Amino acid sequence: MVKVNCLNPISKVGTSKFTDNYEFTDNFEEANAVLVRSAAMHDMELSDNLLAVARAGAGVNNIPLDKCAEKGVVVFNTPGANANGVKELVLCGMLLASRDIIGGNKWVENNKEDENINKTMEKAKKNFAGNEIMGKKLGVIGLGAIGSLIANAATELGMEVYGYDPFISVDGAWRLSSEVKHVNTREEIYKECDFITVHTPLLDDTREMINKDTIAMMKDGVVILNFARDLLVCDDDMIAALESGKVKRYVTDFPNAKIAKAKNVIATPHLGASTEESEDNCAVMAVKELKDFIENGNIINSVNYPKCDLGVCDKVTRITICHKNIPNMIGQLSSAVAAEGMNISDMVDKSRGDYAYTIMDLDSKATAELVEKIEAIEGVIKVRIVK
Ligand SMILES: NC(=O)C1=CN([C@@H]2O[C@H](COP(=O)(O)OP(=O)(O)OC[C@H]3O[C@@H](n4cnc5c(N)ncnc54)[C@H](O)[C@@H]3O)[C@@H](O)[C@H]2O)C=CC1
Ligand SMILES: O=C(O)CCC(=O)C(=O)O
Repeated sequence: MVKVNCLNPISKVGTSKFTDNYEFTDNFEEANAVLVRSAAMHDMELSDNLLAVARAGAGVNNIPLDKCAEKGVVVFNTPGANANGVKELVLCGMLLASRDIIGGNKWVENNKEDENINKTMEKAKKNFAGNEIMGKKLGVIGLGAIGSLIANAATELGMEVYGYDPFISVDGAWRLSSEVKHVNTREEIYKECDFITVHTPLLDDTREMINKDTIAMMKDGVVILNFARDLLVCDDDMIAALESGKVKRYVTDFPNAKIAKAKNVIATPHLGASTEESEDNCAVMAVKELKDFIENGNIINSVNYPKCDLGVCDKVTRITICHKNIPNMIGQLSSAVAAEGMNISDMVDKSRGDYAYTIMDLDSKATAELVEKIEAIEGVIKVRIVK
């Protein structure tokens, strides 16, 4: 029985796809597979039972990727599965920042007992007037699943869109509307745009990319949207820019104690992916990835091990090996199999950074001796008999 632990509530549309060979446990220590959304895993002890973690979502900064790789724990995410949910909230954020919809709505709430509200509102409404987004320049930093959807949608709304992503994937580039102006530096976006939205992962390179120096390059009255991660923006510098009016509005899905109190902030409590559709999509994809890994040893959409897929095993045995990406590993693995008098009928070995992964199909049943021999090879992290 494969034990699955959910560190956050996960949509039943996904979890119902586990078959009778799987059972849920509340005990993280005994779990073979973990499903997680935003729960912080950095301080959690990883037990030897753990084979895989699936993040039902995109961002993986809550998961210790290297610590997992070092223990042979494969971490997955669900690329694109919640992108439309975030896109819609970002478009909403742009509209909320352009016109004082929130102020107007509060006014109606405060005046709801006024019998003549339909008349008094005609005088009050001038306080909530704003601008249209059509014709304005939008800069999108990060043109992945979310950024590219926003860029394309904004062109449809009549915005002039600038996109920046030095690592854009081939698929990402194909997805992008030809209306989006591709720029080669963030500075071009900072200098040119009326709205700037960030959609990169939180990495060393992107941490606090919005700070006093980059804000200084921007137009007066710029609107900044952050539906990616809190630490992409320097809070103190943002608060100063909001105070001075340099930044007209900061729309963020990641308020903290400082930002929630700041002037001209429009904040939501990390709601980007909180739609039924996104939650279902992420859960279904995460469960599919976990099942394919547990049942076939295949790795699709991992963020700490390479993509490695040998389909469904139709041979006698399949074993998988998580190992360090060092010389002569394949030679040593095949020698260990040959020394047991066994034949490899199919094999794939892929690497990613410091780690690598091998799937081997054998014509005869894997033995405990074979597993021991492979485990004894320097650089081997985890050996698993899948079938
Ligand atoms: N508010 C919410 O609920 C959600 C927030 N997110 C956040 O949004 C981020 C992006 O999500 P997706 O678009 O699905 O991820 P993605 O992986 O499809 O796209 C990220 C893009 O950022 C680009 N990138 C990386 N470093 C960059 C840099 N230095 N400058 C410019 N571009 C860079 C990559 O090349 C990639 O195209 C996630 O990492 C996560 O932090 C994601 C989903 C929901
Ligand atoms: O699961 C969630 O609600 C958070 C989504 C998110 O931030 C992500 O996918 O990166």
